[in-house]
Amino acid sequence: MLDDEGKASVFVDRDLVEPDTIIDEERIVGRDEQLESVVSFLKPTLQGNRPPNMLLYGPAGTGKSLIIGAVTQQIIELCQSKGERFGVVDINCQPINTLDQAVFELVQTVAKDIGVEAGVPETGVSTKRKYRRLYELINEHYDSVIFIIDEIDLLVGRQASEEPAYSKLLYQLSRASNTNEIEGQVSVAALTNDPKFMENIDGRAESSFNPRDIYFPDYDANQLRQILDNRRDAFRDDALSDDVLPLVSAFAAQSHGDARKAIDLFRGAGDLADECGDGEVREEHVRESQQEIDKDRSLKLIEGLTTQKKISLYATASVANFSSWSGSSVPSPVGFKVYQWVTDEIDADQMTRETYVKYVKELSTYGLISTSRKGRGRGGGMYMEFTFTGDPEAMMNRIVDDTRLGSIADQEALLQSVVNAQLKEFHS
Ligand SMILES: Nc1ncnc2c1ncn2[C@@H]1O[C@H](COP(=O)(O)OP(=O)(O)OP(=O)(O)O)[C@@H](O)[C@H]1O
Repeated sequence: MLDDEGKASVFVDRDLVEPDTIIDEERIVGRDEQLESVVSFLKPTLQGNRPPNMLLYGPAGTGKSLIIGAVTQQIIELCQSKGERFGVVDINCQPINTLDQAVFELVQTVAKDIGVEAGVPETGVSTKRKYRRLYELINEHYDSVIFIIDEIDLLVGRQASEEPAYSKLLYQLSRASNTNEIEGQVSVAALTNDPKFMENIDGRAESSFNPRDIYFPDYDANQLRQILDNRRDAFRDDALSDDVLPLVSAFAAQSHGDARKAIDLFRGAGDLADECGDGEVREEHVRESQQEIDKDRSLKLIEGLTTQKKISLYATASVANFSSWSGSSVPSPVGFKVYQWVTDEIDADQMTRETYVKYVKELSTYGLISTSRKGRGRGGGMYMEFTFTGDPEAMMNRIVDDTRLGSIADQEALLQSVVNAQLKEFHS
């Protein structure tokens, strides 16, 4: 196996360590009980009966998608051999905000599976019409269907006061066969990390969804090691040095038994070995890859912050990034002045200095920065000093990607001079 430049890759089957690949049953570790439950719940489909709805819950990376995916795949094949059409309609709610978008996503997923046009536009028509199109496609092309709604708890909808969007969706889908909107058998499987998910469901949705629960616990270090061991044939026979597998499982066990993290790290270490043209995966590749993953995680956290927190972080990071003073620590009075300048420039609300400091201090709980209290000398009072643990420029770039701070990024030279003027004033 050669890469783009003709060098030998450490991988022979990289797909095996891709997170979304549905692996064969013999590679699945420690999930016998869950497999058995899902199989027994879905068996009625094969006899033309209605299977129950299901709630698969447990921490991230514990095999929920894998198990439901593996079983439904088998059912598709068994149905095909009998000339029946079993539809698996699988969506992930993470990027979806509203009920309307979720229904559109379901339409698109079905249309893609059967190879036709969605037949409704994304905007400009009612959610009801999208439901109608969904049912129409399903009735035309499938004899029975399962909806798999991953990360269901994230489908909250826009208005906090209303019934959550996930509750409405579960209500509609789980009663679609009772109301004859879908002619064949329908089952809904909701996947969530939240053990209290059912507590927030509306009463009528709860009674029509009424799921059978399947719990997915964390993996221990041995299971993680076995999961990786079962995929070592993703790599060339001689491409893994002995310490790699134990080290990857040890790192993953520290991340609360998440198999996805273990597999990501395994693949990441291999990619790094390939990038370096090393021909073998070694301990240093694992360690470096783990550092990259940690860095990515903190950047992801930033995406979830409110606009005001992003502006506070952006102003603070710009001081650390553009400072021509020795060290890159940020005195809070300077950070606040720059924050005021930025809010003026983009015409955003301006918080008080206390709120600004509170927001930035909060970021230390995510490990993005560290804080310490400093004195300004006799009679000068106290202030906070912020120090970044990661690269402040990478944080700035991540923030401008998705907020209106973009216009500030075009004025980098000006921002730089504001930062240094404020630092000069502070230090004088
Ligand atoms: N028991 C297992 N044996 C082998 N591989 C596993 C096992 N459990 C999970 N994996 C692998 O770990 C990765 C994550 O698993 P999966 O997506 O099923 O987790 P999940 O519980 O659905 O997570 P999330 O809640 O984050 O969606 C996948 O690549 C999957 O193949």
